[in-house]
Amino acid sequence: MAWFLPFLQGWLGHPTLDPWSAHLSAGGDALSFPYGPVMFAAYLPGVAMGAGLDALFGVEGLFTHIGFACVTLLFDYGVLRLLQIRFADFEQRIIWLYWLSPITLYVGYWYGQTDIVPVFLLTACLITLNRLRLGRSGGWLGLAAAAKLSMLAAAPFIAIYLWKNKRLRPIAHSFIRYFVYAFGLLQLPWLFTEGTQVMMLANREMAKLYQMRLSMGEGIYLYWAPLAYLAILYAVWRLGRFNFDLLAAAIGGGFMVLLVLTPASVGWYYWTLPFLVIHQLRAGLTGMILVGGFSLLFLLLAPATSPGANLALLGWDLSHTDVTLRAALPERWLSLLQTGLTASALLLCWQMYRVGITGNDYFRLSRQPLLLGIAGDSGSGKDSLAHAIGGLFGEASVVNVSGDDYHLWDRYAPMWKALTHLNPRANNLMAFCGDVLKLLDGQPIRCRHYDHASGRFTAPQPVADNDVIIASGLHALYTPALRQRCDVRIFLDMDADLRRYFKIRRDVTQRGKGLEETLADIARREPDAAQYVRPQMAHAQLVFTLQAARPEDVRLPEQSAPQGSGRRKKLPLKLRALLRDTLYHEDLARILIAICGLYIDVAVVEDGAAVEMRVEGDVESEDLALAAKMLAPHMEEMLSLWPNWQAGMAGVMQLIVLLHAAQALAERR
Ligand SMILES: Nc1ncnc2c1ncn2[C@@H]1O[C@H](COP(=O)(O)OP(=O)(O)O)[C@@H](O)[C@H]1O
Ligand SMILES: O=C(COP(=O)(O)O)[C@H](O)[C@H](O)COP(=O)(O)O
Repeated sequence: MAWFLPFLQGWLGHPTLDPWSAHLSAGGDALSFPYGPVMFAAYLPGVAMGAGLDALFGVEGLFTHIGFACVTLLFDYGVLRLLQIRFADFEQRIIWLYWLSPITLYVGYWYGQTDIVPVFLLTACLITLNRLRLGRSGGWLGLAAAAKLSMLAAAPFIAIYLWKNKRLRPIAHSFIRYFVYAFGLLQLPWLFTEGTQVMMLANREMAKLYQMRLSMGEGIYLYWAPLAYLAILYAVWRLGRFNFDLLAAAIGGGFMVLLVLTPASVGWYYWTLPFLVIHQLRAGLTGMILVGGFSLLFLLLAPATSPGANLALLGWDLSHTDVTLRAALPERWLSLLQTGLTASALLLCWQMYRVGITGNDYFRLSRQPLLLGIAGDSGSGKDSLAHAIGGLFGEASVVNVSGDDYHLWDRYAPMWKALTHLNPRANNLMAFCGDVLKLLDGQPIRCRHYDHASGRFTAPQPVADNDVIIASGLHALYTPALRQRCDVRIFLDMDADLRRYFKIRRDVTQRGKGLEETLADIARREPDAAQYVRPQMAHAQLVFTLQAARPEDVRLPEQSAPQGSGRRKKLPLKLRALLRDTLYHEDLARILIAICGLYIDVAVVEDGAAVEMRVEGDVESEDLALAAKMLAPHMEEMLSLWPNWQAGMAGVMQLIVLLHAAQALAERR
């Protein structure tokens, strides 16, 4: 504070548009205020009011100091509230972890550092980013950088987050636009003035980044802090898609590395505070113990490495305690304290990596896409379910590989007289399996497409891997090599009458087939369905059996198959879901009843190895979206910005698949 007040008071005495250059011209110290216009604007009102009260009451500096401290307290409270809003379940705990943190108290009130202002602005940036307010978030980052340039250290991490997050990439422009507006308008006018160049860009704080170095000979050095920072950035880039928790862990880790590899000013420790709070909320007691040790070592070392407060009120000038303590303490103590502090910071970095990153579902997803396998007979709803799941995750994040594209021949080949499509020998299952596994391993493939409208194949097209891979088809769970890699294995065992109803309606209206031809097709394929398709049911974790709520709706007199013309009547459906290896079925049943208003009957089957859930009733898509938020809140960030929840039993199947995917990700190691 002793540095900053003269700068602000000097401006009050001689207002100017360029306080920094004016300060230097008046012979002021270049270290007085190495901050940007936003920091200046943040503290000026408090100091100005304090100066006015000093003059009014004829005291020297009393209210000015109080005014300065009140601004710190205001922004400090702001950080507290932002953290409490984001982590509403931990409001009380955050008071202890943040507001009563030794680092907060020492840096903000004893040492009088001003970093709380840019830290508040950066925290606001991250919270609004998490709430998908990208424009506001960009503006907050611009303000943070215009308060203290070093906040730009967070910008590359945010840029990677926006780029890697396919659901945010299309709207990232609003973040960039408002960042440029805020930083450009507030910092650029001063960025090239002599004052800014000397006081902000060339100040000794920046030089600290280069103090830890390794000589490469001939006056060339390897700088550890920039090297480690770039290494973390690269590691984050390699993460693939990552969510807010990973972003917070990455930025926190980046800041911690700068602390560890530089003789950091005490103000820099402030930057890590919000991230240390988030880490402690996630890591629990072990995180609190580590952060407690880190804070204690900081508290033991800081008074000997940084000047204390000048408590003019009490006539205590402790601004030289560091000199006194250095002289009193054996030199090795300070180095041992520094070593301990660095060691605790490295341990924290490791724990933040382990808890915040490797323990994160997103991290597991980024190492390997989510693979869903959907098998079932023709017309059982595979494409419909695949499309519905794609609507949840967002088409930009999903790649669908259809078994139909691996038929050996097109519709007009004579071979179909000898084999049906359901016979594995009529399909290139090795290529189907190989291509899916290539995508799973992050390799692109080239794949042709079977056009059911024309009955012909298109030319092969490149297909890239993605966050979610859906392998659907008559034989999706047929090959062990493929089904063993599936995170979720689904079999659609639609009720025969309903399937016949849907298949006739589809093939007649969309595939140009005749009624008789379709009926003959169904009959002809039955032996192969029994031999090659239905046995896959045993390998599925989820078996969905859709049935007509009113069987009479689908008992067609053959001559009156559903026609394509006119409105499709909406068939009331009910669902039987066989759930194997599930941990969520009790919560699911409870929510489907309480939130979705469905009739649920649950029975344990297969000698206790599975649960059969019967679902009846109507449910709106909004209720299913709410149910997903309640049952798998952490999956929300994996979904599209506007997940397309379907109503009815299709939406219930979406929900169950999502829950099983969440369970599968959590079980990944
Ligand atoms: N959950 C569902 N609710 C209503 N209609 C469905 C549902 N699933 C499938 N259908 C209908 O059944 C027909 C066949 O579905 P489709 O997804 O093409 O099956 P597959 O891909 O297994 O051959 C389609 O006309 C589709 O509209
Ligand atoms: O049965 C299937 C699988 O498709 P689905 O599971 O989607 O019914 C064959 O692909 C079609 O019958 C052949 O195509 P087409 O009949 O168009 O020639």
